[in-house]
Amino acid sequence: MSNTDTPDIVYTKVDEAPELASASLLPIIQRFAAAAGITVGTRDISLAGRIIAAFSDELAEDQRLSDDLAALGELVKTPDANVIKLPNISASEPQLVAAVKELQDKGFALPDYPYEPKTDAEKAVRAKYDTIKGSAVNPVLREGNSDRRAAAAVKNYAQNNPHRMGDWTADSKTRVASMQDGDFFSNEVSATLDKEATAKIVLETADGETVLKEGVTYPAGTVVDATFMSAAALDAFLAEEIEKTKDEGTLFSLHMKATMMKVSDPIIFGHAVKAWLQPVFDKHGDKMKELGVNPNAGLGALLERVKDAPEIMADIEACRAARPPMYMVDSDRDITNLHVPSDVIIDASMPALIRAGGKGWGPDGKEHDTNCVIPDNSYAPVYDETIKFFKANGKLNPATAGTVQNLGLMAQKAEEYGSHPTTFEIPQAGTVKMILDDGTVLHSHAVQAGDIWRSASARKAPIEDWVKLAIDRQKATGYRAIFWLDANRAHDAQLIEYVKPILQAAGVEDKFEIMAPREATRASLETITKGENTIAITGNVLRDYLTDLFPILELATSAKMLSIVKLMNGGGLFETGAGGSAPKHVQQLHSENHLRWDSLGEFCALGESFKFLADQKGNEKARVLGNAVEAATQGILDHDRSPSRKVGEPDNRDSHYWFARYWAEALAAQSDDAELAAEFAPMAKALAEGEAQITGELAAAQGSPADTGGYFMNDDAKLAAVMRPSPALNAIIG
Ligand SMILES: NC(=O)C1=CN([C@@H]2O[C@H](COP(=O)(O)OP(=O)(O)OC[C@H]3O[C@@H](n4cnc5c(N)ncnc54)[C@H](OP(=O)(O)O)[C@@H]3O)[C@@H](O)[C@H]2O)C=CC1
Ligand SMILES: O=C(O)CCC(=O)C(=O)O
Ligand SMILES: [Mg+2]
Repeated sequence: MSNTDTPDIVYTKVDEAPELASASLLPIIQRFAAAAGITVGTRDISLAGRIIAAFSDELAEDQRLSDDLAALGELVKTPDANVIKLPNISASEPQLVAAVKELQDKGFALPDYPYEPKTDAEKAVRAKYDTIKGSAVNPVLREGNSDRRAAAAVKNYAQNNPHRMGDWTADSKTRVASMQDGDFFSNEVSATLDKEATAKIVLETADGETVLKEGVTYPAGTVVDATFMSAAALDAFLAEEIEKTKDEGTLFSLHMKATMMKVSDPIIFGHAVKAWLQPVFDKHGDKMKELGVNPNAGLGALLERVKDAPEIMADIEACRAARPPMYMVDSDRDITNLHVPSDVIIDASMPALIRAGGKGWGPDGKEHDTNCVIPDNSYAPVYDETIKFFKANGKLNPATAGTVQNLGLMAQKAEEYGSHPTTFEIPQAGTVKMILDDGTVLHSHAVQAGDIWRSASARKAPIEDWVKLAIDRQKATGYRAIFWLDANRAHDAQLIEYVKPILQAAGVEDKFEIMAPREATRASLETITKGENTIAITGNVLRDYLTDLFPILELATSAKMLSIVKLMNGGGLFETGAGGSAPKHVQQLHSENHLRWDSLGEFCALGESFKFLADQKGNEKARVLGNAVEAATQGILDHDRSPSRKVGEPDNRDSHYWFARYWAEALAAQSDDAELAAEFAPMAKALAEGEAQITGELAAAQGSPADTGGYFMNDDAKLAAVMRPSPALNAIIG
């Protein structure tokens, strides 16, 4: 569609499983919305779409795409924004390279990804690709703070239908390991700027001064942090943990966020790959470099580079044999934790392991206790404390557990997740200084070559907005409300200076507690174990971690979360679920035509989006549609219409049929809008009468491989054929 007229509701075009699901769900949404004169249009923020948009100038006319992400970035700063945001790929280097390859094979004349750019032209190409890499979408769209919680119906369903949880025993050898010194946590310094400032970041060495970055501007009141991770301390820590894992007889695993922490964490990941194969790097380092090995890209890419060097391969085998067993991503295919930096992402991986009773999958295809290595100690205590809690108290009971809601400081690239332009791998020993335009040296650190230095910041307006949201939410619920802030951590101490006066001015200090992450974890687990509820008011990283951790324990998955971003300029951004884009689900669809993606997150977001439209534009028909979406979502839960995991059982497409049917039935039954009732009564009838035929046609589609015409870029017609296989349903929806 044309990008000049903004639809009433923007539904994002994304990647992988949620994009497959959209091929079935979006036509239903558009059909229902049209009945109320509401337009629902797409904007392409997929990895493939973003690559094509970035290189459009160099592509054939009919291949070009507009920069939808940039347009959405503008839209979310306006009161008109009403965006349903599905999860998209935050690409690691191997994923980006794979997407470029697929597009090249499809005839797009894209430049190869330059691993080691030398010429200016290569550097320019690399710079473009770097802007697409990692978490490049969410920070642009998140012009507001985050409010994530389970809708009451979803929580009730989970309590009435508790999922299976792995048993925790007191003698479990599973534990969390993190650095006790030399990490980001221990080196952090922080200050709040009393006036607007522009900063430069320089590295002073024996050879003179290098400017790492200049022209970084901050409004008055910004909290500016600086910290670094010592490469030497990291290497010593990793080597020691590999040895300890072997002694303890557990699996070695590394958990970080190479996608969102797109500059720092791939480097840390590379250190782990090197530590794992240290004897091989010691012996063959030069030859491996010659072969183009880049440890940051993972063991998978490394093996690809050295596969024709038998002496290196033999030494890798010998090294592996001497190492403890590794936690596996896919033991059948020999994909280890260290193969691809984006395969193990801490927010999803740690909760899954904890839900399983502290077990990870080993190379033998069996579950084992695991050493969970989380190098930086800023947030690792959350997982450490959770594990200790379950060892002492046994697993959580989802039938009786209360809930942990989250309010996260996220707007305007707050905190670590916005730190990429000011993160550097230090080339040479010296002093990094952050110098303001009036000459003040705000922060200074002595560093060694290889250290990872970064500065993160949080602006005043988002901080104030976050505290106000917390006050509103606490008032609305009466729940125990905890700011997860550590008075002994530099950054958190600055935030506490903001939080306390705002609470005081509102006369609500007695309604809030402030606790360091470890203590807050314990308090929250104690609260929900008693069946009571609590609000976790956190910074951006804990927002991300906790909105997977608690839902995965309470509801089995974070896919069912309601995830609202109240944009600071008045618009609404409705994220679907809190989890990822589920690459495993795509594999399953491609191999056996079964899609187990659960669209409950989309249903929840859709209801909110319609209701927001009603409030925003006084559109009462939108309210009727929104209320009916809620009834339909309830229907899906009450009648267990969510997708099953196994081929041959109802899948994502069946759940969409039921969603359409319950939605139409709710519209037909309501009396707020007679026109809508009259319009949807015949559809409700047709959907009910067609049940046997429709579910039969959907079932018949499953069981053999499905071709959607691509992975990163599907063929629209093929995708529609796969995802809309019921002629009877299509005839009703149109
Ligand atoms: N908001 C965003 O844009 C986000 C994007 N991502 C991106 O997603 C990709 C993969 O991330 P990763 O963290 O590994 O997570 P995954 O997408 O692999 O999700 C982890 C697991 O959670 C379950 N799951 C998540 N969502 C659903 C759903 N709607 N229905 C059913 N099950 C669900 C699946 O479990 P099972 O397989 O057992 O069914 C899945 O394997 C990365 O590119 C990452 O950057 C990640 C988080 C958020
Ligand atoms: O942007 C991303 O890469 C992932 C976002 C995420 O995990 C979250 O917000 O929960
Ligand atoms: Mg997350």
